[in-house]
Amino acid sequence: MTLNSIVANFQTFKLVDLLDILIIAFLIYQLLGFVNRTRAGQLAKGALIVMAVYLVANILNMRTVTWLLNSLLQVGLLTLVVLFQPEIRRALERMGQTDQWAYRFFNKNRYNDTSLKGAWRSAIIAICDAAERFSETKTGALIVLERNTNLSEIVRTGTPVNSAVNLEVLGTIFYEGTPLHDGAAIIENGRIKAAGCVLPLSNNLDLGKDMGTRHRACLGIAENSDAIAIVVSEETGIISMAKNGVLMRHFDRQTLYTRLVDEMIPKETASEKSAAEGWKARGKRLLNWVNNKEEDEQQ
Ligand SMILES: Nc1ncnc2c1ncn2[C@@H]1O[C@H](COP(=O)(O)OP(=O)(O)OP(=O)(O)O)[C@@H](O)[C@H]1O
Repeated sequence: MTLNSIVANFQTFKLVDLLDILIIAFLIYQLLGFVNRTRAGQLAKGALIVMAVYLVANILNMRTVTWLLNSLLQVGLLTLVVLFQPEIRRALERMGQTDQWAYRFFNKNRYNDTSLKGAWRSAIIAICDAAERFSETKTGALIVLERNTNLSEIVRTGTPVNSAVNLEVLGTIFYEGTPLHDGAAIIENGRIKAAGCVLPLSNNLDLGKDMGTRHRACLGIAENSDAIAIVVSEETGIISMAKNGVLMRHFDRQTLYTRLVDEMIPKETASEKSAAEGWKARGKRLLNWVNNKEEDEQQ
């Protein structure tokens, strides 16, 4: 492409071309966000790897691999649509909800949102208090703390709650005999979003025989998302936590608190810290200047 043809292309560039580019950029942004957030995203990443292998095999003229992947890719698109059907349906549904659009644009990393620090801190205190109480009274409980993976599919399986997290509400939810005590409570942005939710069960064969479906559900959600899940055993009162497909056991109130704060409340980065300190120093200097000025005027 010569310089002249590039200049010629720019000369014919119209407003509608800009709109064209913006729409494609928006679609790619949404697609990347979708791949990043949802459980189906893991599958999409796998599909991308298969496509990359196919391209390399094609370039290197590897006939058997190319033939095999060719046959796979022919049905691949249809398979992806079938596999992602619930996600695609929900994504289309959400496109009609303008508040969700704004949310996506301004909240790239929801659990990392520093403005939610306070909400998460009080939620964690309440969760730890409740876990200790449940452990003492041998009350079964399952609590999921949402991070970046969107758990709205799971939330839909339960009953909406939308309440602040406190000991009383958690105690009521998991009180045996209430309709919501079966299933999991989902905490989103430091608030209880829903209760009585059904989680995917883990197939992990290493899970001890003493652990039944509550613990499998706890591990299952941690295998299928980046959420943190806490389970209190009705039989033994043991408090466990699952993260990234690993179940850790024997927490007490303090160790649970330390771990949850570590996982859920983002630490200030050095630049954020220095920026905050910079503003503090500037504020102090301004205050000193005002005080000095007042003293000068009085003299
Ligand atoms: N898929 C699921 N999602 C959420 N909760 C579930 C799911 N499956 C089971 N549960 C919860 O687990 C309870 C059954 O627990 P079960 O005794 O089988 O498990 P457990 O791991 O041995 O727990 P515990 O030690 O508390 O007895 C159900 O009453 C329900 O509340």
